Amino acid sequence: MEAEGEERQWSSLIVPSVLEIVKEKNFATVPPRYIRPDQEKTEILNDSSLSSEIPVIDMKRLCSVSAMDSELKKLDFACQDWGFFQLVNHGIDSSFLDKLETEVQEFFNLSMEEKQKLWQRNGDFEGFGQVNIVSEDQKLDWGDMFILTTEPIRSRKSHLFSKLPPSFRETLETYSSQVKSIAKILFAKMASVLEIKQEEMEDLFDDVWQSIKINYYPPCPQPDQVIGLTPHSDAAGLTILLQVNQVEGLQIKKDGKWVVVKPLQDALVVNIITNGRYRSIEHRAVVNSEKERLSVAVFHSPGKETIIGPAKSLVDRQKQSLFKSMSTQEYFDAFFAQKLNGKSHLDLMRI
Ligand SMILES: O=C(O)CCC(=O)C(=O)O
Ligand SMILES: [Fe+2]
Repeated sequence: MEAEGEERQWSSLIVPSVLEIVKEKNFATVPPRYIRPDQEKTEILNDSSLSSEIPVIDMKRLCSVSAMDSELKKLDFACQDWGFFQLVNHGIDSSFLDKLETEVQEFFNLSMEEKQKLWQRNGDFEGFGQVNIVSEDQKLDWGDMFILTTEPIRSRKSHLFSKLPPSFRETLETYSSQVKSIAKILFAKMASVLEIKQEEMEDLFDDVWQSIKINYYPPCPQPDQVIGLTPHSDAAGLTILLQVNQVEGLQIKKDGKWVVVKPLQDALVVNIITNGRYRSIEHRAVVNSEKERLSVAVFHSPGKETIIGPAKSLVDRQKQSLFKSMSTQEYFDAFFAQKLNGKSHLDLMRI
Protein backbone atom coordinates (compact mmCIF):
# COMPACT_ATOMS: atom_id res chain seq x y z
CA MET A 1 0.00 0.00 0.00
CA GLU A 2 1.32 3.44 -0.88
CA ALA A 3 1.33 6.12 1.77
CA GLU A 4 0.37 9.68 0.91
CA GLY A 5 3.19 11.41 -0.89
CA GLU A 6 4.62 8.25 -2.43
CA GLU A 7 2.43 8.40 -5.52
CA ARG A 8 3.76 10.25 -8.51
CA GLN A 9 1.96 13.61 -8.62
CA TRP A 10 0.43 15.53 -11.46
CA SER A 11 0.42 19.28 -11.43
CA SER A 12 -0.74 22.38 -13.24
CA LEU A 13 0.53 25.95 -13.23
CA ILE A 14 -1.17 28.10 -10.60
CA VAL A 15 -3.58 30.66 -12.08
CA PRO A 16 -5.70 33.52 -10.66
CA SER A 17 -9.19 32.95 -9.28
CA VAL A 18 -11.87 34.10 -11.71
CA LEU A 19 -14.29 34.58 -8.82
CA GLU A 20 -11.85 37.09 -7.31
CA ILE A 21 -11.52 38.95 -10.63
CA VAL A 22 -15.30 39.27 -10.78
CA LYS A 23 -15.49 40.53 -7.20
CA GLU A 24 -13.04 43.36 -7.88
CA LYS A 25 -14.59 46.79 -7.79
CA ASN A 26 -15.26 48.35 -11.20
CA PHE A 27 -14.71 45.09 -12.99
CA ALA A 28 -16.23 45.47 -16.45
CA THR A 29 -13.92 44.02 -19.05
CA VAL A 30 -12.40 40.62 -19.24
CA PRO A 31 -8.58 40.35 -18.96
CA PRO A 32 -6.98 39.40 -22.31
CA ARG A 33 -5.84 35.98 -21.13
CA TYR A 34 -9.49 34.89 -21.00
CA ILE A 35 -10.52 36.20 -24.43
CA ARG A 36 -10.85 33.23 -26.73
CA PRO A 37 -10.95 34.05 -30.43
CA ASP A 38 -9.91 30.42 -30.96
CA GLN A 39 -13.27 29.06 -29.81
CA GLU A 40 -16.24 28.30 -32.04
CA LYS A 41 -19.26 30.39 -31.13
CA THR A 42 -21.90 30.24 -33.77
CA GLU A 43 -22.46 26.56 -34.15
CA ILE A 44 -24.94 26.09 -31.36
CA LEU A 45 -28.08 24.50 -32.64
CA ASN A 46 -30.84 26.91 -31.80
CA ASP A 47 -33.65 24.52 -32.32
CA SER A 48 -33.83 22.13 -29.44
CA SER A 49 -34.50 19.10 -31.60
CA LEU A 50 -31.15 17.45 -30.94
CA SER A 51 -31.14 18.54 -27.28
CA SER A 52 -34.34 16.69 -26.71
CA GLU A 53 -32.91 13.57 -28.34
CA ILE A 54 -30.16 13.16 -25.75
CA PRO A 55 -30.94 9.74 -24.29
CA VAL A 56 -32.50 9.51 -20.84
CA ILE A 57 -31.85 6.25 -19.01
CA ASP A 58 -33.99 5.16 -16.09
CA MET A 59 -31.89 3.40 -13.48
CA LYS A 60 -34.90 1.82 -11.79
CA ARG A 61 -35.87 0.14 -15.04
CA LEU A 62 -32.27 -0.88 -15.63
CA CYS A 63 -32.40 -2.77 -12.33
CA SER A 64 -35.92 -4.19 -12.60
CA VAL A 65 -36.51 -7.71 -13.86
CA SER A 66 -39.38 -6.88 -16.19
CA ALA A 67 -38.00 -3.71 -17.83
CA MET A 68 -34.29 -4.49 -17.82
CA ASP A 69 -33.96 -5.80 -21.36
CA SER A 70 -35.53 -2.82 -23.05
CA GLU A 71 -33.58 -0.38 -20.85
CA LEU A 72 -30.32 -2.23 -21.59
CA LYS A 73 -31.03 -1.76 -25.30
CA LYS A 74 -31.49 1.96 -24.70
CA LEU A 75 -28.24 2.05 -22.73
CA ASP A 76 -26.36 0.29 -25.51
CA PHE A 77 -27.72 2.73 -28.08
CA ALA A 78 -26.91 5.72 -25.84
CA CYS A 79 -23.32 4.56 -25.37
CA GLN A 80 -22.78 3.77 -29.03
CA ASP A 81 -24.51 6.72 -30.61
CA TRP A 82 -23.87 9.44 -28.04
CA GLY A 83 -21.41 8.32 -25.37
CA PHE A 84 -23.53 10.53 -23.17
CA PHE A 85 -26.89 10.24 -21.44
CA GLN A 86 -28.95 11.63 -18.60
CA LEU A 87 -29.67 9.24 -15.75
CA VAL A 88 -32.93 9.51 -13.79
CA ASN A 89 -34.33 7.49 -10.90
CA HIS A 90 -30.77 6.93 -9.69
CA GLY A 91 -31.84 6.79 -6.07
CA ILE A 92 -30.02 9.85 -4.71
CA ASP A 93 -32.43 11.85 -2.63
CA SER A 94 -33.55 15.17 -4.02
CA SER A 95 -33.23 16.86 -0.61
CA PHE A 96 -29.66 15.59 -0.38
CA LEU A 97 -28.88 17.15 -3.77
CA ASP A 98 -30.33 20.45 -2.49
CA LYS A 99 -28.01 20.27 0.49
CA LEU A 100 -25.06 19.58 -1.81
CA GLU A 101 -25.98 22.63 -3.87
CA THR A 102 -26.15 24.93 -0.84
CA GLU A 103 -22.87 23.65 0.54
CA VAL A 104 -21.01 23.91 -2.77
CA GLN A 105 -22.17 27.54 -3.04
CA GLU A 106 -21.02 28.26 0.49
CA PHE A 107 -17.72 26.56 -0.15
CA PHE A 108 -16.92 28.73 -3.16
CA ASN A 109 -18.11 31.80 -1.26
CA LEU A 110 -15.59 31.27 1.54
CA SER A 111 -13.19 34.19 1.94
CA MET A 112 -10.04 34.11 -0.16
CA GLU A 113 -8.09 33.77 3.05
CA GLU A 114 -9.93 30.53 3.86
CA LYS A 115 -9.69 29.27 0.30
CA GLN A 116 -5.94 29.85 0.17
CA LYS A 117 -5.54 27.10 2.77
CA LEU A 118 -7.13 24.73 0.27
CA TRP A 119 -5.34 26.03 -2.83
CA GLN A 120 -3.20 23.81 -5.04
CA ARG A 121 0.37 23.48 -3.88
CA ASN A 122 3.28 23.50 -6.27
CA GLY A 123 3.62 20.06 -7.79
CA ASP A 124 0.09 18.86 -6.96
CA PHE A 125 -3.18 19.32 -8.81
CA GLU A 126 -5.63 18.80 -5.95
CA GLY A 127 -7.37 21.73 -4.23
CA PHE A 128 -8.68 25.01 -5.66
CA GLY A 129 -7.10 25.98 -8.98
CA GLN A 130 -7.12 24.74 -12.56
CA VAL A 131 -5.83 21.68 -14.37
CA ASN A 132 -4.11 21.19 -17.73
CA ILE A 133 -2.35 24.57 -17.55
CA VAL A 134 1.09 23.95 -18.96
CA SER A 135 2.43 27.35 -20.03
CA GLU A 136 2.28 30.94 -18.82
CA ASP A 137 0.86 32.21 -22.09
CA GLN A 138 -1.86 29.57 -22.41
CA LYS A 139 -5.36 31.05 -22.64
CA LEU A 140 -7.52 30.42 -19.58
CA ASP A 141 -11.06 29.25 -18.95
CA TRP A 142 -13.67 31.44 -17.27
CA GLY A 143 -14.08 29.36 -14.14
CA ASP A 144 -12.61 28.17 -10.88
CA MET A 145 -12.48 24.56 -9.81
CA PHE A 146 -11.80 22.44 -6.79
CA ILE A 147 -10.52 18.92 -7.31
CA LEU A 148 -10.13 16.15 -4.79
CA THR A 149 -9.33 12.43 -4.89
CA THR A 150 -11.95 10.56 -2.87
CA GLU A 151 -11.11 6.90 -3.60
CA PRO A 152 -9.16 4.84 -2.81
CA ILE A 153 -9.20 6.18 0.72
CA ARG A 154 -5.44 5.68 1.07
CA SER A 155 -4.93 8.24 -1.73
CA ARG A 156 -6.91 11.02 -0.05
CA LYS A 157 -4.90 14.14 0.67
CA SER A 158 -5.23 14.56 4.41
CA HIS A 159 -4.08 18.18 4.29
CA LEU A 160 -7.16 18.96 2.18
CA PHE A 161 -9.71 16.65 3.79
CA SER A 162 -8.93 17.87 7.29
CA LYS A 163 -9.45 21.49 6.28
CA LEU A 164 -12.81 21.09 4.55
CA PRO A 165 -15.75 22.53 6.48
CA PRO A 166 -16.92 19.43 8.46
CA SER A 167 -20.48 19.37 7.17
CA PHE A 168 -19.31 19.77 3.56
CA ARG A 169 -16.77 17.00 4.03
CA GLU A 170 -19.50 14.68 5.24
CA THR A 171 -21.74 15.63 2.33
CA LEU A 172 -18.93 15.01 -0.17
CA GLU A 173 -18.15 11.64 1.39
CA THR A 174 -21.79 10.59 1.21
CA TYR A 175 -22.06 11.79 -2.38
CA SER A 176 -18.82 10.03 -3.33
CA SER A 177 -20.08 6.68 -2.05
CA GLN A 178 -23.54 7.07 -3.59
CA VAL A 179 -22.06 7.92 -6.97
CA LYS A 180 -19.54 5.10 -6.73
CA SER A 181 -22.39 2.62 -6.26
CA ILE A 182 -24.16 4.02 -9.30
CA ALA A 183 -20.94 3.79 -11.34
CA LYS A 184 -20.52 0.15 -10.31
CA ILE A 185 -24.02 -0.70 -11.45
CA LEU A 186 -23.48 1.10 -14.77
CA PHE A 187 -20.16 -0.69 -15.34
CA ALA A 188 -21.86 -4.03 -14.70
CA LYS A 189 -24.72 -3.20 -17.07
CA MET A 190 -22.32 -2.06 -19.79
CA ALA A 191 -20.28 -5.23 -19.36
CA SER A 192 -23.43 -7.25 -19.85
CA VAL A 193 -24.42 -5.49 -23.11
CA LEU A 194 -20.87 -5.53 -24.41
CA GLU A 195 -20.59 -9.20 -23.45
CA ILE A 196 -17.48 -8.52 -21.41
CA LYS A 197 -17.07 -10.96 -18.53
CA GLN A 198 -18.38 -9.43 -15.29
CA GLU A 199 -15.19 -10.46 -13.44
CA GLU A 200 -13.07 -8.68 -16.01
CA MET A 201 -14.97 -5.44 -15.46
CA GLU A 202 -14.94 -5.94 -11.69
CA ASP A 203 -11.16 -6.52 -11.69
CA LEU A 204 -10.65 -3.37 -13.70
CA PHE A 205 -12.58 -1.20 -11.27
CA ASP A 206 -11.87 -3.14 -8.11
CA ASP A 207 -9.43 -0.49 -6.90
CA VAL A 208 -11.41 2.34 -8.49
CA TRP A 209 -9.79 5.76 -8.53
CA GLN A 210 -12.49 8.34 -7.99
CA SER A 211 -11.98 12.08 -8.00
CA ILE A 212 -14.45 14.91 -7.64
CA LYS A 213 -14.10 18.15 -9.58
CA ILE A 214 -16.36 21.02 -8.66
CA ASN A 215 -16.65 23.69 -11.34
CA TYR A 216 -17.78 27.23 -10.59
CA TYR A 217 -18.32 29.52 -13.56
CA PRO A 218 -19.00 33.12 -12.49
CA PRO A 219 -21.21 35.30 -14.71
CA CYS A 220 -19.21 37.15 -17.34
CA PRO A 221 -19.93 40.57 -18.88
CA GLN A 222 -18.68 39.29 -22.26
CA PRO A 223 -19.89 35.70 -22.31
CA ASP A 224 -19.38 35.33 -26.08
CA GLN A 225 -15.71 36.16 -25.77
CA VAL A 226 -14.79 33.52 -23.20
CA ILE A 227 -15.25 29.82 -22.60
CA GLY A 228 -16.15 28.27 -19.24
CA LEU A 229 -14.41 25.00 -19.98
CA THR A 230 -12.36 24.29 -23.11
CA PRO A 231 -13.71 21.50 -25.35
CA HIS A 232 -12.37 18.14 -24.24
CA SER A 233 -13.23 14.49 -23.84
CA ASP A 234 -12.87 13.26 -20.30
CA ALA A 235 -9.93 10.98 -19.75
CA ALA A 236 -11.71 8.96 -17.06
CA GLY A 237 -13.59 5.71 -17.73
CA LEU A 238 -16.91 7.03 -16.51
CA THR A 239 -17.91 10.52 -15.44
CA ILE A 240 -21.07 11.31 -13.53
CA LEU A 241 -21.91 14.99 -13.68
CA LEU A 242 -24.46 17.00 -11.77
CA GLN A 243 -25.53 20.37 -13.17
CA VAL A 244 -25.85 21.58 -9.61
CA ASN A 245 -27.90 24.77 -9.85
CA GLN A 246 -29.75 23.86 -13.03
CA VAL A 247 -28.15 26.64 -15.09
CA GLU A 248 -27.62 25.77 -18.75
CA GLY A 249 -24.06 25.76 -20.08
CA LEU A 250 -22.97 22.22 -20.87
CA GLN A 251 -22.76 21.46 -24.59
CA ILE A 252 -21.77 18.30 -26.42
CA LYS A 253 -20.56 18.01 -29.98
CA LYS A 254 -22.81 15.81 -32.02
CA ASP A 255 -22.43 15.45 -35.78
CA GLY A 256 -20.28 18.59 -35.91
CA LYS A 257 -22.70 20.82 -33.96
CA TRP A 258 -22.73 21.95 -30.37
CA VAL A 259 -25.87 20.69 -28.62
CA VAL A 260 -27.09 22.03 -25.26
CA VAL A 261 -27.54 19.46 -22.49
CA LYS A 262 -30.55 20.96 -20.76
CA PRO A 263 -30.45 20.38 -17.02
CA LEU A 264 -33.19 17.95 -15.99
CA GLN A 265 -34.25 18.26 -12.36
CA ASP A 266 -32.00 15.98 -10.24
CA ALA A 267 -30.73 14.02 -13.26
CA LEU A 268 -27.10 12.95 -13.48
CA VAL A 269 -25.27 13.34 -16.78
CA VAL A 270 -23.20 10.27 -17.59
CA ASN A 271 -20.25 10.35 -19.92
CA ILE A 272 -18.24 7.27 -20.83
CA ILE A 273 -15.05 6.31 -22.50
CA THR A 274 -14.36 2.78 -23.51
CA ASN A 275 -13.28 0.99 -26.63
CA GLY A 276 -13.98 1.68 -30.28
CA ARG A 277 -17.59 0.46 -30.01
CA TYR A 278 -18.66 2.92 -27.35
CA ARG A 279 -17.66 6.49 -27.96
CA SER A 280 -16.50 9.31 -25.79
CA ILE A 281 -17.90 12.64 -26.73
CA GLU A 282 -16.33 16.05 -26.89
CA HIS A 283 -18.00 18.58 -24.62
CA ARG A 284 -17.48 22.09 -23.26
CA ALA A 285 -19.09 24.57 -20.89
CA VAL A 286 -20.18 28.08 -21.86
CA VAL A 287 -21.08 30.89 -19.47
CA ASN A 288 -23.66 33.68 -19.35
CA SER A 289 -23.79 37.27 -18.12
CA GLU A 290 -26.52 36.79 -15.51
CA LYS A 291 -25.90 33.92 -13.20
CA GLU A 292 -23.07 31.73 -11.96
CA ARG A 293 -23.13 28.10 -12.97
CA LEU A 294 -22.04 25.18 -10.79
CA SER A 295 -21.35 21.60 -11.70
CA VAL A 296 -19.89 18.61 -9.90
CA ALA A 297 -18.09 16.01 -12.00
CA VAL A 298 -17.15 12.68 -10.45
CA PHE A 299 -14.57 10.74 -12.45
CA HIS A 300 -14.05 6.97 -12.16
CA SER A 301 -10.99 5.23 -13.52
CA PRO A 302 -9.18 2.00 -12.78
CA GLY A 303 -6.63 2.23 -9.94
CA LYS A 304 -3.37 3.93 -10.90
CA GLU A 305 -1.37 0.71 -10.97
CA THR A 306 -4.04 -1.19 -12.92
CA ILE A 307 -3.15 -1.99 -16.51
CA ILE A 308 -5.80 -0.63 -18.85
CA GLY A 309 -6.30 -1.94 -22.35
CA PRO A 310 -8.84 -3.77 -24.48
CA ALA A 311 -11.06 -6.19 -22.57
CA LYS A 312 -9.69 -9.69 -23.07
CA SER A 313 -13.08 -11.22 -23.76
CA LEU A 314 -13.70 -8.65 -26.53
CA VAL A 315 -10.31 -9.17 -28.15
CA ASP A 316 -10.74 -12.95 -28.03
CA ARG A 317 -14.01 -12.60 -29.89
CA GLN A 318 -12.92 -9.97 -32.37
CA LYS A 319 -9.46 -11.52 -32.89
CA GLN A 320 -7.84 -8.13 -32.98
CA SER A 321 -6.99 -5.35 -30.64
CA LEU A 322 -7.25 -1.68 -31.61
CA PHE A 323 -5.63 -0.32 -28.47
CA LYS A 324 -2.43 -0.96 -26.56
CA SER A 325 -2.24 -1.49 -22.83
CA MET A 326 -0.62 0.76 -20.24
CA SER A 327 -1.10 1.62 -16.57
CA THR A 328 -3.66 4.22 -15.53
CA GLN A 329 -0.76 6.20 -14.09
CA GLU A 330 1.06 6.34 -17.47
CA TYR A 331 -2.15 7.22 -19.27
CA PHE A 332 -2.81 10.19 -16.97
CA ASP A 333 0.86 11.28 -16.92
CA ALA A 334 0.37 12.11 -20.59
CA PHE A 335 -3.11 13.65 -20.05
CA PHE A 336 -2.01 16.16 -17.40
CA ALA A 337 1.13 17.16 -19.31
CA GLN A 338 -0.90 18.85 -22.06
CA LYS A 339 -3.58 21.47 -22.43
CA LEU A 340 -7.14 20.45 -23.27
CA ASN A 341 -7.53 20.19 -27.02
CA GLY A 342 -10.86 18.60 -27.77
CA LYS A 343 -9.28 15.34 -28.86
CA SER A 344 -10.05 12.07 -27.16
CA HIS A 345 -7.13 11.15 -24.96
CA LEU A 346 -7.88 7.52 -25.75
CA ASP A 347 -6.27 8.09 -29.17
CA LEU A 348 -2.99 7.89 -27.30
CA MET A 349 -3.66 4.19 -26.88
CA ARG A 350 -4.58 3.36 -30.45
CA ILE A 351 -2.27 0.90 -32.16
O1 LIG B 1 -19.50 22.08 -16.15
C1 LIG B 1 -19.89 21.19 -16.90
O2 LIG B 1 -21.07 21.01 -17.16
C2 LIG B 1 -18.88 20.28 -17.56
C3 LIG B 1 -17.77 19.85 -16.65
C4 LIG B 1 -16.82 18.90 -17.29
O3 LIG B 1 -16.98 18.51 -18.42
C5 LIG B 1 -15.62 18.45 -16.57
O4 LIG B 1 -15.38 18.92 -15.44
O5 LIG B 1 -14.90 17.60 -17.11
FE1 LIG C 1 -15.65 16.91 -18.93
